[in-house]
Amino acid sequence: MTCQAGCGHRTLKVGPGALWASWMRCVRLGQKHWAGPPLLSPPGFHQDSRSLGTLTLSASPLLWEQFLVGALDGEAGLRPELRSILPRWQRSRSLGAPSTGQPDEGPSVGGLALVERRARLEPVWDELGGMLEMLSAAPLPSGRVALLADREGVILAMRSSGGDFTHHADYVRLVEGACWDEASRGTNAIGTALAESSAVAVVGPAHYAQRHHGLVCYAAPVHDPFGALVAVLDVTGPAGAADPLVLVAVASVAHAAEARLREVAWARVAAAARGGLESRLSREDGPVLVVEPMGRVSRVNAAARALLGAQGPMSVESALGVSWRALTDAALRGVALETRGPAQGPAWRVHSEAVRTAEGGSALAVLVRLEPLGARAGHAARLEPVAGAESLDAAPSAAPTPASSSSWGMPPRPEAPARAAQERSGGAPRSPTRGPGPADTVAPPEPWAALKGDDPRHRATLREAERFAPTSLPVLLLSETGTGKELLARALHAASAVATGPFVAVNCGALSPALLESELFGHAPGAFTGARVGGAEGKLAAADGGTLFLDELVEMPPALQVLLLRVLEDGSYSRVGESRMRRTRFRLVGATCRDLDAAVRAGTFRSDLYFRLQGAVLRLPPLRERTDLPELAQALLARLAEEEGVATPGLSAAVLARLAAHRWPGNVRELKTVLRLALVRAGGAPVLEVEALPPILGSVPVPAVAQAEPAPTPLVTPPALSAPREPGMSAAARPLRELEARAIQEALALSGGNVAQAARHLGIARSTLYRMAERFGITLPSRG
Ligand SMILES: Nc1ncnc2c1ncn2[C@@H]1O[C@H](COP(=O)(O)OP(=O)(O)OP(=O)(O)O)[C@@H](O)[C@H]1O
Repeated sequence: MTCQAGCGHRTLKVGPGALWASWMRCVRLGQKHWAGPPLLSPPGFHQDSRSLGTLTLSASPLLWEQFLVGALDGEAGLRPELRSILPRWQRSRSLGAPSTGQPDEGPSVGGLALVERRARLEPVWDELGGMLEMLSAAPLPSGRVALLADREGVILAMRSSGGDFTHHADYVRLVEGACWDEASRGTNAIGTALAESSAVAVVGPAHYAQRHHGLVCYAAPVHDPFGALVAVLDVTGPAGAADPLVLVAVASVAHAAEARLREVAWARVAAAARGGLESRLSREDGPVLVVEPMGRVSRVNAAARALLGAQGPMSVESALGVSWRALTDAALRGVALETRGPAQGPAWRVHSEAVRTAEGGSALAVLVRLEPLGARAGHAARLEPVAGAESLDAAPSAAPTPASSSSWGMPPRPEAPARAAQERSGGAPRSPTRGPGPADTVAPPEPWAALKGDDPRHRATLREAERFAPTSLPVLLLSETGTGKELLARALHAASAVATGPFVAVNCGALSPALLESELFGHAPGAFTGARVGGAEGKLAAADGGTLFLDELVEMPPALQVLLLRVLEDGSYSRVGESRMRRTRFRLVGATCRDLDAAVRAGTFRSDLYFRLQGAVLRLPPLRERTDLPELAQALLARLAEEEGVATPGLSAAVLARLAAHRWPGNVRELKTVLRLALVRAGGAPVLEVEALPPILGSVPVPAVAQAEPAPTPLVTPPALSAPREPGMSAAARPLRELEARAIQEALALSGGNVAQAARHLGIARSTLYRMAERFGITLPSRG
């Protein structure tokens, strides 16, 4: 790795200590900051070379004493040494900070609250931790500590380089959970960096509290891509070892952390990006450019060529006067830019959008649409050639070059899982150069295609899911039963970075607490009566390297919730009847059709687990609220007919009216069951008529009120499937239950008592079949 700041310094070691030493050497040689990976310039985003804008606060003990007795009040404008420090001390005093400092001063956060605060930084926690390691690797005999505090000044993590200073840090409460905002501690690097949103060093007696006069602290804020301050990185050591260059180092690490946050945010945008560039270019009426890293205009459509007079290689900066960084920023934030071009030419509104350069590919580009502003819109801008850039008309960049993909640094996740899913489903891989056509705009990319329907809310949820799929964030699916949660969980898995790993589903509501614990965590040989002789690994182990889908999560007993939380925290768990800790790492997708918020309020679901799971919350609409019932029914019918090996019948208008009038408490699952029965009853007729529908839909006249009735509150288990068969049960629900019970019995009869086959035939999970059979009082062969 080379310091790109120009000193020619070179190092091959990349451990935290080596990085620190190399960096400090570069800084000492007079360079403003390190520009080599991994500290700055994350893939796709070059750090600009602006100064790091730091502030160093220092003062003598005498000055501090004078301030304390009020001798400095009113003097700030007169004495230069007071200009920096006095306003900060005055601010601390107005905030009521104690000037002496006590060992137990200030609020302290512990336990779950600390876990929750850390979870807010989840997407970059690992990176920030790595940066802390590096910051703490100081070659000082006395040592120093590196800290990560959140936006309220609470220390979330601490790393020590060892040495005596660790004890001192403990003494002044530089410990996890302690709050170091200015109101609690007065002027200090963490609190002041937060208050002023800039990098600060506070040396010795410049600290407002006397207890901290033996410290030198360097802190720099970390902002998210939208400018919000999310964390502060800090290095603190003994005042005698003050070194101004450490502040430059800390500020630079904070910049690297910000870049990482941008990368994470960009990855989400990228996950949602579509390919189909050729068709996009030809479909757009207005001028469109494709800009690849680091600003190379790789393609233009006819309108852009005519308008801009584009003939050869060019950069977006020279063509539009917009930098690559500004363009990617705008794409990330979904905002439009306005520009007059490089030479105050015509005004344009520049819309930018992340796209893939090849369908299903991981290399990204920005699609730029130009909207003319003002009267001179037709005027052509001049495009300057760019040295070393490829010709616009050279080989198309549909297949990304290694250089372009690595320069963006996006892991090749989106394409690999999609291809894997395609292979699993037996589909042919898509051609990267597939021509334009309606499929480019409407067909959802694999593996989302299994989720049928064109309802806007349904599609919006899938789009959201697509964005989250490549991340490692947990996902929570909150929707009514039968809406497709498991299907969605499988799609998330197939589009994830762990798609080649296992997908393991566990229904937490289908097992007793004891069985669920052993099912999830596994058990040691002879752990309990009935335990397997050789023990069992459990689903957590089975899901290692893949996705664990916990259905009906809300049914998990509180004791298991605690254990699950721990697994999610650090991947460690132990089998039932065993003390040895094991490790597993999986992506969690949880689901429930019950009101999880209510369960948290009622105290049956732990709020810390709830918070930990809230990476992404996705809601699939209930069928009665979907606007695409006819298309969905036809798509499901086609799939069922294919399974049965018969031609797909059409749906008569009368049938569609019946379907529209039904309230569908069992959602898509119920619709599937109804269509499956109707298909059999129709006996091969080319069009399904109402006679083929089961009684609940076919023989009951459409009630006039059915359509006007307001939709019931979502996220409650529909009574038809969940409530016991009490006398008070609605009349409409009974026949459905009977219908389902009959369907189960028929499927079992057809499969000769084979539960797995019967479940497949019904299109439900085996565990669901067990659950439903139990509810209906149907005896099944033992689970064996
Ligand atoms: N959008 C959809 N397109 C095609 N089939 C669907 C869709 N949504 C659900 N299904 C089908 O409906 C049935 C139920 O789906 P799934 O098991 O995923 O629902 P669920 O919400 O997980 O149900 P539960 O909460 O009862 O476990 C399955 O047969 C599934 O294939």
